[in-house]
Amino acid sequence: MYKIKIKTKDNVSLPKYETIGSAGMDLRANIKEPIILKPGQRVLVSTGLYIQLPEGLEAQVRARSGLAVKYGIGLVNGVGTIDSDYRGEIKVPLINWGDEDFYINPEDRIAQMVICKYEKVTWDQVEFLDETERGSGGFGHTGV
Ligand SMILES: O=c1ccn([C@H]2C[C@H](O)[C@@H](COP(=O)(O)OP(=O)(O)OP(=O)(O)O)O2)c(=O)[nH]1
Repeated sequence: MYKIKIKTKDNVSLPKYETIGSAGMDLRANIKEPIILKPGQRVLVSTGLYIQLPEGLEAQVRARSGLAVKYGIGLVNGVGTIDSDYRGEIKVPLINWGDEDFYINPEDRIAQMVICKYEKVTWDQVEFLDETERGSGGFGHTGV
């Protein structure tokens, strides 16, 4: 298990269950006043969290399915990548795909973050790639 350094703004406390043996954690809005997100609007929300990942690990910021299904709230960038050399505050770019105003209140859980391993590779430029049965078929070429 990795031990990952995490720094918080003064007003942010980490619940214990989120810090021990965790695959990630919910991300909360570190805001003083509620934010109203109108349909179609987007906003970059602070979390008050800063992490130091060892090389080989990344953090992925993902939407919460409950907010997505109930209110149409998603991440503008699909999945956010927190690089291992990033030392800034983790922020969440939310978008309201729904058709009603959405209220973000201080400390609301707005997204979730998971820690993932990634591989380092070298790119080997070639003329041809190995053939496969699928070939270049994709994007639904096998039907519905
Ligand atoms: O949802 C996100 C996505 C990114 N970041 C931070 C951490 C990440 O390491 C940094 C840069 O993100 P990314 O590489 O996706 O941004 P970019 O648009 O490619 O900018 P850059 O040129 O800074 O890499 O921004 C967040 O806080 N939340």
